[in-house]
Amino acid sequence: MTTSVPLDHPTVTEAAQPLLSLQDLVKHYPAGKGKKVHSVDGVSLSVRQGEVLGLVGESGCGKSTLARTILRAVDATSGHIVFDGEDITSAKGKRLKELRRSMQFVFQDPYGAFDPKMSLGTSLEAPLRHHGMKDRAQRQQRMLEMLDRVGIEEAILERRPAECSGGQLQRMVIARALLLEPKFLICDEPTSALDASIRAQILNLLVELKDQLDLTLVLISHDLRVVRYLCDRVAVMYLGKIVEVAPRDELFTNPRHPYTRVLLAASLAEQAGAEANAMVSRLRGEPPSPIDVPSGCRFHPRCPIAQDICSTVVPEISRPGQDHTVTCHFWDQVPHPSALLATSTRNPDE
Ligand SMILES: Nc1ncnc2c1ncn2[C@@H]1O[C@H](COP(=O)(O)OP(=O)(O)OP(=O)(O)O)[C@@H](O)[C@H]1O
Repeated sequence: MTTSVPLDHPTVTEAAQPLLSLQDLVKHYPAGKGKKVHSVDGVSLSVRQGEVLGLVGESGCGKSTLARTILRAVDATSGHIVFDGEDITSAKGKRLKELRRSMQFVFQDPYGAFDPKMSLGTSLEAPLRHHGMKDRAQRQQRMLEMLDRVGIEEAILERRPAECSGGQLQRMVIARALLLEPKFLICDEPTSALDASIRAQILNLLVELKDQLDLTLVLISHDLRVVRYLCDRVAVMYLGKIVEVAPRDELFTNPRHPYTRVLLAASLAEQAGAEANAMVSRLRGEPPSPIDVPSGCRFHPRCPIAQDICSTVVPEISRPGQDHTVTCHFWDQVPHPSALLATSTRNPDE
């Protein structure tokens, strides 16, 4: 049975306490001529203490902007960010600096993460200096502890980024993020720039560190296999909005939003070397511009099951299952991802 609830994707009622709560968070950028880019457009979502929350969606749907807004790298246009019980939306000065210890970012591109002219030791030491660790021996000790945790030899501190592999650099990025003992980490495509052979090592390292250090993680990824492997819950984003949130297994076995289903079907097709049918192929077109967002449900121009109401009425939140929320008028009528695959299998040599 569908139960409409007043707020977007309220997950706070479930088991663990939220470490982070977003309430109707908006980030718009000016786009000239009085228009704006609706990069993040009313996101309400919680991240629970100790969980790994996956954030998925096509390129340009607002995942990185959401991350940057949460971490206060950019100011929110409106809405609220509540971290560890405190509204940090407008935190400034000393308080903001303190917050930056607790919330860290692991970047997508380890090759661009460090100053190419500096030794990695100097780069790694910088945040400790910046946050007032005056004693050199203490800084050295903290750096060595972190290198040990990420499985890197001390000698790397003398090297410059160009002398290291992508995997080593990504371990250093993780070490730097953890130096200040954060509670919360956002990892934005942490393995997409790496060779396939070392991706699993980095992902396993993140899981180990999360358990050892009692971290809470948001993992942004295009790769649904990575999300399935690592995450406790998954939030699906489309054109600035969260359209579905569910526990990992529920999302992968019983997705309800047509967008989630088509994303999963496309991923299944890729893995199986199978042809996707017309519905999936339709999604392969570009998403609409976040400047001129479609009326009603934003997904309706690309949705395989859209009806008239979808272009005029914004869908409310429905709860198809415990801890599972979705914004779709017809969430109970969407074909399952496996039904979206054609039966023929592509010749891999084609
Ligand atoms: N500083 C900015 N000024 C104007 N528009 C921006 C700015 N940053 C992001 N955008 C726009 O906001 C939208 C969302 O971008 P964002 O990078 O958050 O998406 P994404 O889902 O992280 O994409 P990707 O997976 O490719 O990193 C895009 O249309 C992007 O062009």
